[in-house]
Amino acid sequence: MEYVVVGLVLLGVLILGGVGLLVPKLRRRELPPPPPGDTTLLERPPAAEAAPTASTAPPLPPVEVPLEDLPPLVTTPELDRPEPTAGRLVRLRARLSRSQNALGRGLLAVLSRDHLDEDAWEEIEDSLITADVGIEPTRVIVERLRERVRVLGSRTVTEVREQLAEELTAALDPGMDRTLASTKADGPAVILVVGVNGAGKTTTCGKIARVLVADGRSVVLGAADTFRAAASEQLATWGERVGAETVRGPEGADPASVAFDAVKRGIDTGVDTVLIDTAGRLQNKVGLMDELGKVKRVVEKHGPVDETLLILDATTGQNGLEQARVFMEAVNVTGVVLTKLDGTAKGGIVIAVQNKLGIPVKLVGLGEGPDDLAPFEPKAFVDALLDAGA
Ligand SMILES: Nc1nc2c(ncn2[C@@H]2O[C@H](COP(=O)(O)OP(=O)(O)OP(=O)(O)O)[C@@H](O)[C@H]2O)c(=O)[nH]1
Repeated sequence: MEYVVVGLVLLGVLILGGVGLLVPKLRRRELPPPPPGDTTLLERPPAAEAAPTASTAPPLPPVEVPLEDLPPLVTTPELDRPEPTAGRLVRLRARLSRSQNALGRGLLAVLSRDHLDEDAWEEIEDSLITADVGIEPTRVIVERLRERVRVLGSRTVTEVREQLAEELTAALDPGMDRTLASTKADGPAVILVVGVNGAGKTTTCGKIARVLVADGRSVVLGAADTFRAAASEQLATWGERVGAETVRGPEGADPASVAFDAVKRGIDTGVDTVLIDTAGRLQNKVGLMDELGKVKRVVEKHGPVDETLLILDATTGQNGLEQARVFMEAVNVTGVVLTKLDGTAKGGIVIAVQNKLGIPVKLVGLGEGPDDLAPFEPKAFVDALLDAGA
């Protein structure tokens, strides 16, 4: 009996020992593989040559490091390097065609018909009006296209599509000067940014600062939207990322005085451009006009404003045109920035804006990313507009 008990105890010990040996193996196998690109395992020295650990290594003698060789206690944050601006519209084209392809596909379907009869021309007209091209520009575009198709006897989809693209591009007046007045010989160029709240003014100011920095300009930002406390904070953050100083005033400060100080700072520091963000309350048209007029007058004590950019939200469609008029009465708008074109299937608004206001669209916003603002190029834009999204 004693033998049996001893035998059982030994058997138990053997089983437990076996499990003990097995479990670590199983656990090791359960370890997840290293993430791709993780080379730490490869870099680890083989066991035999492993570096001595703190507990086994002899104490190292103290090393004297000259003070100037030590890293600075306060490190300057690394600045963003904004994307180059050349060809941005082409790079962002997918954003545009994604939202426009309803127009592209619709037109392609009509143009593919064997014969462009009266109904077909009406459908083309409807497609353009639905895309917010505007009634008058659509009428002119379709009339000219019909004439060309008749005279040239165009037959294939490709031919007619190309001619339509040419007409749409012509409606965007490709000869217009779309350069930003961002430098001048005697001191910084001053750019005033205006528009209703929510149109994307502050964001666009930040993006424009990046466009300018990408093109080698130095910038001071003026946070003259003192109405919304977070706006100046937001602008300063955009500035910090590209090393542009932001001049701010206390909440509720006189916007004109902040704008004045910003231009003064720009002159004192010798930057190329001063970019001024303003508030845009449209609830009170007279108040807004007075305020913007005053900002402009006060800034002009330093010299003329070189560019006044109106920020319009493309998703507001034809309503945006009404807003635009109010601003045009208050200040001399010299260029339009159409934001949120990535969020609308009505990209034709660009044509309507230029046609109605007679002011060039200079930049277009195609997303919320910091570099999603592109210099506007009529031909590349029309190509994207007509992209069938294939
Ligand atoms: N999708 C998209 N969103 C944009 C674009 N431009 C701006 N936005 C967004 O629009 C919103 C409003 O932008 P803001 O810059 O705060 O607008 P604002 O005109 O300065 O507004 P106020 O300071 O209140 O006057 C933000 O969420 C932006 O990210 C764009 O091109 N595309």
